[in-house]
Amino acid sequence: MRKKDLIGWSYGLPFAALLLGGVLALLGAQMILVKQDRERLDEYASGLLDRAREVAMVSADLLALVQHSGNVPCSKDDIAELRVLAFQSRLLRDVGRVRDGRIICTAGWGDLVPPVTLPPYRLETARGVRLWTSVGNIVDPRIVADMAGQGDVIVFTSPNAFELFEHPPAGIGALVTNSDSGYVFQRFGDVRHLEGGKEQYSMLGRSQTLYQCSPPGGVDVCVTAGYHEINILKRPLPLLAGVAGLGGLAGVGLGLALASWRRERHSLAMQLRRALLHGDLHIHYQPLVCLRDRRMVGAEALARWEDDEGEGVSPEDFIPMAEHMGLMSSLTRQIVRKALDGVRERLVDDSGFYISINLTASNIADAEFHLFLQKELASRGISPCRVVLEITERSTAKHCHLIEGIEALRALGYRIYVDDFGTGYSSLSYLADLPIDAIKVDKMFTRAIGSGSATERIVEQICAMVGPLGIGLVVEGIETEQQAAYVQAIVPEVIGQGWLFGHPVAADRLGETEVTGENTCGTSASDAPEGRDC
Ligand SMILES: Nc1nc2c(ncn2[C@@H]2O[C@@H]3COP(=O)(O)O[C@H]4[C@@H](O)[C@H](n5cnc6c(=O)[nH]c(N)nc65)O[C@@H]4COP(=O)(O)O[C@H]3[C@H]2O)c(=O)[nH]1
Repeated sequence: MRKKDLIGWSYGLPFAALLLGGVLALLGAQMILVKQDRERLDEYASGLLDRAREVAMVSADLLALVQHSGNVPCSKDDIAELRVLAFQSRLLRDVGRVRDGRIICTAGWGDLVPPVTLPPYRLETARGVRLWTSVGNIVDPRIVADMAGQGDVIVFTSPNAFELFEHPPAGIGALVTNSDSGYVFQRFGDVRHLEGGKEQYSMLGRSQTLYQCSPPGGVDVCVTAGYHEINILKRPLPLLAGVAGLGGLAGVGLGLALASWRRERHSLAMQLRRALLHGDLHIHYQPLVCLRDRRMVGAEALARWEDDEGEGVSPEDFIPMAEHMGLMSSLTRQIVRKALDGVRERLVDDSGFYISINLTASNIADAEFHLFLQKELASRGISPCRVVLEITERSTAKHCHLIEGIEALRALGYRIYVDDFGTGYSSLSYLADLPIDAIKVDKMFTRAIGSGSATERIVEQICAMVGPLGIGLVVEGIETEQQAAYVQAIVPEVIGQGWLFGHPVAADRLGETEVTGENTCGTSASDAPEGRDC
């Protein structure tokens, strides 16, 4: 991701998050509101259904009881019995006797003279119970009654039976019906929006309907109850502002956290960590050429890495970064494995071709790393004599700690070269102390060849020094024939590395730069230190 895009993200995201947070908070509040109202609706409807079932069951029981009482209808004993039963009932107000479609007596009114003519019933249930709803002018014009009759008995529902449900919570309406014909026994609140028997629910929905029936086999009652206006936007403005504001703030917080997470995720350091984890580093190989016969005697393994955008990052940048992040051990191990794999075939043939791998001072001093190297080489059948380990002069500043490591590695057959020679401050002193096999002259000196400068004279001195010290010489950064001829004139068996012989390339392109012939240079696999088994 480009820097500009990241900045866009960093600033744009919190603003978007502010808006989104506000909207989401309102949506969340609407969902909470719907859920709360749904719970309230459920509670109301369940209570109402229980009460309707109770009324129906009590009525059915009383109708059966009176029919089988054995009393002579409206006799003194019968009316006394009816009074006791009516008195004991919480949900029924009166019970009476019917003959020829007329009420002839009730517990409350005694003998009715003349008898009260019943209007046609509204519904007859499967069990033969006849039902009347809201019948006016029964005995007295002020009375409106719900009644149920069976045989010659009739019961009057108490006007208080549904008292608790007469004033439902604001917005709720309910119908008590039977299940098949939708016959309405009772109505509560505003029922205009209720379509009998249709359940309707959604998390954000503005109207909700709930439909519940009594279990099959018993009395047949159902309740349809619903809300028709659940809308957060109709709540008081300060509440809305508070909810949206809090949501917006939470959104901004989240947005900032996300932006910083993205920045972090896209930072080069994070990308490098991920690349190491996924094994995304790869190797390019640069030919090491014997200047005398221009034969490629080996190659230096150079780490390559492309960031998330596919742009190559220089090892001069990511190697110090990995060092700083404490990742060098895992980076070097990954490089070693890949470097060996890439040119394994050349390393096991009998050409003497060697691979030169860059290490850190801590790798050299680490006995576990030595074991790792041994294991990796053994598993590929590669001899340590075919591996050169380069340490930079800068890292050799702590050379007192390195001597042991270098000696151990050399004893195993590896050759140790000092890289970037001449760029550090202690070059000459450690040259005497460290048991190394060769030095690699840094390209800044090579560049000075032909300039007649003081630096050019230093190159001459460095080249002249290796003979008496008995160590090999590799010269980096050779770009011209003039530079090649200059160093070869001083050290005939010098090894050269540079664009003149080939750029660093992938393993499969390394052969393109190869020059065949006898190796007539000193620093080759066959030139291992004395006493070593190569
Ligand atoms: N101008 C010029 N440059 C040339 C020429 N020939 C080669 N070079 C460049 O010089 C560098 C030589 O590698 P180095 O001295 O080991 O210097 C290396 C080495 O110190 C470090 N490095 C690279 N790979 C690794 C690795 O796997 N591990 C460690 N620890 N360091 C590595 O990064 C440094 C830079 O590597 P690169 O960017 O690949 O740069 C390479 C190479 O591409 C030339 O003719 N002219």
